[in-house]
Amino acid sequence: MNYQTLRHNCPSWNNYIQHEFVQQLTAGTLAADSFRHYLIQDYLYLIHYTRVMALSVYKSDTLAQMRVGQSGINAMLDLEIGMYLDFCHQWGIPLADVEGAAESAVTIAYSRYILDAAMSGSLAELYAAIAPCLMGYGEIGKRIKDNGFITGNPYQPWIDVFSSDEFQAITAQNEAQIDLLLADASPAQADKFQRLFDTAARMEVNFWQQALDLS
Ligand SMILES: Cc1ncc(C[n+]2csc(CCO)c2C)c(N)n1
Repeated sequence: MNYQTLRHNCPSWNNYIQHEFVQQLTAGTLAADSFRHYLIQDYLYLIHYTRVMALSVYKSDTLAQMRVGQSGINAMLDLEIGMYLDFCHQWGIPLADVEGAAESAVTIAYSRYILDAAMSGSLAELYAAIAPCLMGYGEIGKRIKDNGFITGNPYQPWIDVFSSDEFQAITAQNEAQIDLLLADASPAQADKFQRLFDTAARMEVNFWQQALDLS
């Protein structure tokens, strides 16, 4: 089993990567309130994602695996979450509103799903569950870049992050890490990995959709 197999067999992958939210963001036509809704919910999601990274250290068998988790935690706490707070500021959302926002049902479902996979499963299961999250945004950024940026897109700063060479390099490292962990899966384990991956990808679709629906 490897990442490309998971991705290839996932029924909702294209809907995740090419979701209407992503298309409107790429075209610069996305409603500002949808983007704000996304930013707030993603900030809340990323806090739980950081907890999953912490569990990845706990579930590690080797120091090398622990260090991957450690650098994931550092990236979240030192960069990613701050970046989302900066975006919120730029889009006129007061900090108190971000921090005090209620988690939506979709955010709760997705974040607690990956937390449960992290708590109850192996390190490989944990990575299968977060692989759509880890890998999908890199693919989205690459697609947007390959198709050519439009001028004057208010969402370009977000697109720049995920289409950057740095982020593409991180995505490639993540794929190698996932492939190492999934390599020796039995058929039963491979089924479990695919189920975790497919569910998480389905939740990513719901995550975009909730921003369009403001739900
Ligand atoms: C719902 C949702 N899914 C995926 C990501 C992307 N993402 C979250 S953490 C992480 C790893 C650190 O770079 C990445 C790529 C997101 N922000 N929100």
